[in-house]
Amino acid sequence: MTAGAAVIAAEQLTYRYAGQDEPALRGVDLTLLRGHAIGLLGPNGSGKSTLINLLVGLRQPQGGRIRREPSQSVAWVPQEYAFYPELTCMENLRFFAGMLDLPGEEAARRVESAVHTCMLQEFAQRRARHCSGGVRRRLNLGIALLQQPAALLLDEPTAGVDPQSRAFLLDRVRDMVAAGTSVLYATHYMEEVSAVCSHILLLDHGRVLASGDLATLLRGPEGQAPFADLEALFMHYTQRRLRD
Ligand SMILES: Nc1ncnc2c1ncn2[C@@H]1O[C@H](COP(=O)(O)OP(=O)(O)OP(=O)(O)O)[C@@H](O)[C@H]1O
Repeated sequence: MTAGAAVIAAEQLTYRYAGQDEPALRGVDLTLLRGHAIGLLGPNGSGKSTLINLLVGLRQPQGGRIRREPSQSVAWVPQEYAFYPELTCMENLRFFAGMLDLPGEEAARRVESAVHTCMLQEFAQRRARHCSGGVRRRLNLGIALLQQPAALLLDEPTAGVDPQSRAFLLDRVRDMVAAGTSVLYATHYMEEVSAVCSHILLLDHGRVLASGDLATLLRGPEGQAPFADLEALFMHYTQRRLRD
């Protein structure tokens, strides 16, 4: 695949949950290019998780379409912990590597690489349920990395972690972007988007309010002063703070 090609392209996605009057997504477009990192920002309930669920195929769009480059694997780091709490970190990694149907040596190499990248050496033999929030988040990421994905979709990957683990996770995601992995990064934290993402997609009430290159968007609409920061940009488009 050439640089700049779309790993995932979604057009006009719509989705309404059964029993809900309001749609969760109303015509969302998204193009994730190779090596780009898009920060997916929006207030609570704006549709971020629904969008990710559609992109990973957990739910089917009711309108619009999603195109994925078939040769490119897409991994998902869900908001919830996605491992067996009664297994150790190492057992979880070996189990999920085993599911990838790789030759044994390659599976073992990927497990080692995930342990190393997510700094799980010290916790390898500890049951996941006995690990701290930060270590569990690192394990969640490590399991996704076993796929050596071309694209990584992260849903609030730093929720409930200590500051060191948060900084560590951000550094790892930055390394992956630098190495050419495409990233979609849903979060409530503006500073994480500023640290990791070149682009943003701003959602509210299931609609895209702004999307594109972050530096360009920060310059503000023509004829107006630039936004002081991402928070000011967010307030301009949503008329509210991220945590309202
Ligand atoms: N399983 C579900 N059944 C019914 N409605 C749902 C379901 N999941 C989400 N919704 C509704 O769909 C809308 C979008 O929710 P979604 O979880 O995608 O938003 P979000 O931006 O990820 O929110 P948060 O930041 O709180 O995680 C909300 O109004 C939510 O109440």
